Amino acid sequence: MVVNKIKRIGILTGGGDCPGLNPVIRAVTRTAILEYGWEVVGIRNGYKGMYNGDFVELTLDSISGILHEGGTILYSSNKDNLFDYQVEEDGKLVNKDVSDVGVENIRKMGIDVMFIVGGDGTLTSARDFARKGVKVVAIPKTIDNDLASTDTTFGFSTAVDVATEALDRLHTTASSHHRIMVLEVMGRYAGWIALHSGIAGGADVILLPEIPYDIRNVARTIEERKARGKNFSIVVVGEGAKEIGGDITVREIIKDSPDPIRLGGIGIKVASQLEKLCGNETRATILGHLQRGGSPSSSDRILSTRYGVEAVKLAASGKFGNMVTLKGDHMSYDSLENVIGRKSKLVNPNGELVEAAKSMGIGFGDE
Ligand SMILES: Nc1ncnc2c1ncn2[C@@H]1O[C@H](COP(=O)(O)OP(=O)(O)OP(=O)(O)O)[C@@H](O)[C@H]1O
Ligand SMILES: O=P(O)(O)OC[C@H]1O[C@](O)(CO)[C@@H](O)[C@@H]1O
Ligand SMILES: [Mg+2]
Repeated sequence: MVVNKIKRIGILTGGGDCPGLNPVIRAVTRTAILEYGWEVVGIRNGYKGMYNGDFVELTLDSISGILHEGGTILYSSNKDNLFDYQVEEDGKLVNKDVSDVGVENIRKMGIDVMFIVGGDGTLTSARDFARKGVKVVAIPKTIDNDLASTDTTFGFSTAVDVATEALDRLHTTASSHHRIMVLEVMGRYAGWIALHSGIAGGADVILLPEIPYDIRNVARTIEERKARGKNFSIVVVGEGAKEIGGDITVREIIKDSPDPIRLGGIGIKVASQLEKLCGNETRATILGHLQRGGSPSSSDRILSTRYGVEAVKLAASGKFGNMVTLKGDHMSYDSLENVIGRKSKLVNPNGELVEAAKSMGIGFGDE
């Protein structure tokens, strides 16, 4: 019944891009057209395009060949919050709620349901549009894997693969020069990428935002390796890691971003401390946006396809105001109110994966 009421859907991607966005756009578009006969409109540049009316018709032809492509054909933005948007009034820049303009633009385009793909920020706006009566279905994305309500977000597996390959490469050069190599990875306040890549890449020490460290403990782990004849070490640092009693390392503040703090620099700090304490030459590598660019892994292509198909089915059954989720191996959904109301999903310092790593002799700098 509900299905018949939907003729046209819109889709936008918001926040930092991540591998898997194009497969999601493809899955939503194909399922909407092939299974339900709906028309699909892409909204470009996240919420900015909703405000400017930057729309593009998506067809089977126009989304062909994007499954393996990184980035998003619809572009993205981590600014442009329409509920607090900078506009010029009487020659002055002022912040205003212009969300009604966005709602009116999608109404004029005949869009019945909005598919919104993003992280916590994008989905906060998605919830706010749902509160205004827009029919919304949300799809979670972030390499950080920190969104509550869902087990895994797409983009995460690719980021872990990239970080793991970086660790493999750092291993050989570390060994040749008897050096300590420090790799700083992304993740904001969550250590998922650091923990997973650290285990997959055979790191000797993993420093996570969730487990504050003492640099002397890190140095001791490295010295113990030396005593066993291993005169090189690999340390993975999540960008949000901090010393016991210390603060996160902020690289810059981006004033017009709703989430203005950009982390970075902790890897260099840890490397210089370890050089002094251990005496080995030490180098730091900041992996940065390499983790976000490029082709999605096969598992991310599958996950984003599942999310996209499920999101369309959710809309077809009239379940608006929800985000599709992965629970175990099952696709499900949770209300945007719940998702946004919850705290970020962080690594459990006493969880099975951290304990397993510790059993393998990996140091976390806490003991
Ligand atoms: N508190 C908020 N309320 C309403 N909308 C927001 C809020 N924070 C962010 N947004 C909107 O969401 C967009 C993206 O936000 P953000 O940069 O946090 O990315 P994200 O979707 O959380 O993804 P990620 O953090 O993984 O990059 C912003 O451009 C803005 O339009
Ligand atoms: O794209 P920007 O503004 O450099 O943001 C980088 C941040 O976004 C993320 O890539 C995704 O949230 C984080 O891992 C990182 O801290
Ligand atoms: Mg965010």
